[in-house]
Amino acid sequence: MTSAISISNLSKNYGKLQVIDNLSLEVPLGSVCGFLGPNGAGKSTTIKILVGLSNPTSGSANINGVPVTKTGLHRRHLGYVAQDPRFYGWMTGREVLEYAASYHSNVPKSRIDNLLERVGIADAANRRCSNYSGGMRQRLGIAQALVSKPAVVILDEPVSAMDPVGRAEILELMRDLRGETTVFYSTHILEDVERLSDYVAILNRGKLVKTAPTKQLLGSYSKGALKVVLRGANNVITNSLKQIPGINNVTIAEQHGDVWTYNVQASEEWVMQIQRLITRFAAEQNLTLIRNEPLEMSLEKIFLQLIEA
Ligand SMILES: Nc1ncnc2c1ncn2[C@@H]1O[C@H](COP(=O)(O)OP(=O)(O)OP(=O)(O)O)[C@@H](O)[C@H]1O
Repeated sequence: MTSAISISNLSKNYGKLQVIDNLSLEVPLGSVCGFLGPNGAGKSTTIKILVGLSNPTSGSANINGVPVTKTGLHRRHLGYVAQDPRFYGWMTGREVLEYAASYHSNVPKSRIDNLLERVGIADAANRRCSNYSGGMRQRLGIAQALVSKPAVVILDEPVSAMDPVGRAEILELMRDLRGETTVFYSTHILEDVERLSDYVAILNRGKLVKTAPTKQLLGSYSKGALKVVLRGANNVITNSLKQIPGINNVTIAEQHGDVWTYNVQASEEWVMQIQRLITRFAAEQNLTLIRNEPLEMSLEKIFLQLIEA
């Protein structure tokens, strides 16, 4: 088995409205997978089906090889954090975790201490969680999801209630979980996905528009753009660079003394040849070629292209 989450031809209708449309998706074991899509794309609906809070109209899904069913057997393999997690307000954070642990065998007390520390709420562990802020509830939710050391953790917009510091801490925690569990999370913050996720899955109007390893997706959209950094450059060199056959456009991205960074645009099919010509050009002009590589597009730009297509 190589998939932690396997979704097959999943559809969901609310009356006449089809919100998930024949979705199939494999989330590789051990990966951190960002689940993206504009508002209303169907991310939360998919997540609710995966955790057993909603039934699909048709199709199926497996978590860690166990079919998602009403009986909820798959939940043994699953930790889940809702978009705005809520707890019994009269319980302290520690009691919430102890209560969650009581549903599983052999959760040592040290694990609860460790989780409280790990999500950054150890200081508030003995306070009633009715007094917790949205960000603190989110952290407690993550700790609760991890109590049973699940094979898969699903988080619905885990950093939406966080301030920038808290967001960075939670991202660090999610990064830390790599190798320990599979993380599948929905978000609108594409910059985080770009930094954190090995995989992305993009949903639009209930349909999967793209799933790929993040690096592969970013690499595949360079579309003939190159980043070239030359030491010893000047305006004359810039003009000569523009004359290289096959180069359509050259813009100066940065300039520090005689180290100039260029964005070079060529036809996609000529990129490798252009890279070779630039290497030769630098040698002929006695320049130091510091960089000569495809310019990756940001995930945000790729996302917008895919969604608007
Ligand atoms: N219980 C429901 N009854 C009817 N329609 C619903 C219900 N729940 C969700 N929807 C609709 O399903 C669609 C998908 O909603 P969903 O919450 O899954 O999107 P999302 O991608 O999570 O959006 P967001 O990023 O805004 O959280 C929306 O059109 C929403 O209005």
